[in-house]
Amino acid sequence: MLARSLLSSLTRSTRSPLSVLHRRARAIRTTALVRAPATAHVLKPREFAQAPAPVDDVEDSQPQTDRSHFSKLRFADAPISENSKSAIRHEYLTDVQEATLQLGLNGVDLLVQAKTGTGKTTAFLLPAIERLARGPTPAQGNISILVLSPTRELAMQIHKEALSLLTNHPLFVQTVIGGASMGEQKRMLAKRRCDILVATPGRLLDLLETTNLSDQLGNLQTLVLDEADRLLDEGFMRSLTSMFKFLPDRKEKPRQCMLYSATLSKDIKEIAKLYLTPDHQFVSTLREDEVNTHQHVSQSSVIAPMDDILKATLKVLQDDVAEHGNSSKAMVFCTTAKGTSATAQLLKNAGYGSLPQVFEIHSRMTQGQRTYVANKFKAARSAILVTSDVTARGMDFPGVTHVVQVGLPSSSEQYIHRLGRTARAGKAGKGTIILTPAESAFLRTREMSSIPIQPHPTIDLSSLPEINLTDAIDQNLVIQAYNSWLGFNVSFMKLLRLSRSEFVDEANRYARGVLGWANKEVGPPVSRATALAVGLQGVKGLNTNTEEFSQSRRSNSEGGGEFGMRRRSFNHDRRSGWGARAEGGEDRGSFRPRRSDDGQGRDQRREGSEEGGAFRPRRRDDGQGWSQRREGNEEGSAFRPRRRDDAQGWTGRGPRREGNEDGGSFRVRRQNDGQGWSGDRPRREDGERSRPSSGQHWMGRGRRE
Ligand SMILES: Nc1ncnc2c1ncn2[C@@H]1O[C@H](COP(=O)(O)OP(=O)(O)OP(=O)(O)O)[C@@H](O)[C@H]1O
Repeated sequence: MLARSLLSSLTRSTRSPLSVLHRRARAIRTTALVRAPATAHVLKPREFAQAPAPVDDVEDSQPQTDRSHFSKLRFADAPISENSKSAIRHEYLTDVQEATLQLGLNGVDLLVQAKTGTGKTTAFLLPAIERLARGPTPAQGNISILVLSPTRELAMQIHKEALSLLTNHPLFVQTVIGGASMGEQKRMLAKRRCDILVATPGRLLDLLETTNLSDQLGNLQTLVLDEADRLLDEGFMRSLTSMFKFLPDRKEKPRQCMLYSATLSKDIKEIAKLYLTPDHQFVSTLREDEVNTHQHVSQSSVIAPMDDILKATLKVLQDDVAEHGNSSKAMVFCTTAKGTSATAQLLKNAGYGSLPQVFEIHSRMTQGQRTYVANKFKAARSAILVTSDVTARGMDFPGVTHVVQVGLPSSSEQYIHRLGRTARAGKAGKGTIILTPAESAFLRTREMSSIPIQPHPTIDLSSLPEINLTDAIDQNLVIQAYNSWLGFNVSFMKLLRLSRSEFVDEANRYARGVLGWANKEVGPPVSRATALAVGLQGVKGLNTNTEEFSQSRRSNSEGGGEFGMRRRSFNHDRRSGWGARAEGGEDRGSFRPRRSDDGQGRDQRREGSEEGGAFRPRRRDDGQGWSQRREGNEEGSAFRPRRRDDAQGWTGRGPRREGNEDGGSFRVRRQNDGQGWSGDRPRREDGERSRPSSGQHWMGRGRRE
């Protein structure tokens, strides 16, 4: 509290931004960093010779250290068929598997919350398969189980798990996801048996609209929403709503609906009720007072000045290698696709010889590249995956020893899901979040304050050579990553307690200190449209040199090579979709600020953003906390959460409805605490209220596909 009020008083002060930042840095407990003497040698960029290659097909060799999420029930004793038993390679059910098995077998609707990595996939697949297997085998052409996943990689992983559970059943699974050939998917659905369909929402809707898939779903028995809170969030709401129109009416053809996630906020639970029968069961394996992260995962925070962020990241990764040797396997989460690509390039150079092989994955890569990298990392005994949020949820990479989060996660939920990539199925793991002093405000938000994150012990940077950033990274990528950083972080300006000029200073420190932008006079260029979109036009220190910016985009689109520098054409954009444009760049003139890169391309784009300016960032409207503040436009009334006004979907705009279909009684729960819709736009430097920067006013200009 003291730090908070100190920060707010500092922000209100009229001192120069620099002195405010320095004072603020002192007021916040930063991680002690021991630096190298001035004579440290300079690491020259060089051809990147790969560190030890990953070992393919390595089983997860980490021992289980925590059995608190396992039940005492053996699969051998569970009320399931021999066909299923003989396919399962685990001995005991996890607690969520035990808690939901009988209910699932009874066909009850379920809303389930259980911690990350506790076996939710088997928990929903097994009863669904068993129920199906107990009846007469459906005629070919009927899809009995539909599983929706927010991401393509997760859909493929669920497919694999289903395949394994079906080993001894005469049932088949198919998967339809964006980024893969729709023609091939149509052919396979028409030709081959498909009892379980795993799908991402956008592609499913495409197929429903263009084929007779809805007929195949006419006898749907079970519908599962994995990562339900993500699927029920506004980004997916539109395609989910449209998709439901293709499914048979539940009153005529009853079906079971199961919603699973590790994180279910109060609001999401309310929304979820609209998809569930009134007698549905809510199952949570979390005790009421329990923190939603694993107790056996040590979590720490490194608070370091921007200039040291990269070095601190490098050192944390090196320490993991020192601790785990050739079993060290880390994931480094960054916020935007371009930022991910830049960080990967920098770590490859700076970590040369001291880190295992560095992979990168984000939405700017083709699906083929993403799948290749995901498989490589899965199979690797020791490697580093620098990743955007495309892998934050659900992905089960065996043996991850350390999750490192660099910069702000988009929400406390996202922090939990990212951290959940380690310490799965009772294994050990570690999490470190690396933030600047300004960003450390995230840790003091209400949602985060209950999560046991300890200050990281002193980090000794003295063994690190100076990193010659400028030569280590393509300068066009720096420009793109800088623009993405602005787009993503602008929504956090208020939380960070930064004025607009302080924010631009911070962005320029990121450009120079983290990305190695060489020009000391001006920061990397942004276009005027971007500056306007993020509400930073005319702010001192922002380089709105349109020509310079366009040049960088041209060079970028001509570049090939690295995954992160994919050549972009209109067709590419169509395929890569929203996710590919989500980082705050200006592709096709439709800048979209403030989305972390969990974009799955078309899947998300069609639901959220470009259809007549309908995209509205998610926001809870009671103005209480981090997750509410992060998504909204903080500058006045530019958006309204879309409300749901029937059992099926969201329409129109307006305050979020609290209840369900019981007579349309809307309750506006917001508090006018200065976070929200009723004004309180940040003042411009000249004292005028700024224009809404992320509202429909420019949102609507995006191309509709
Ligand atoms: N009963 C079990 N015993 C041991 N391991 C299990 C069991 N059930 C599942 N697992 C393994 O646990 C790991 C995590 O499972 P899964 O991916 O289903 O977790 P999850 O709860 O869905 O995680 P997330 O919340 O991240 O999506 C997988 O490697 C899976 O094979």
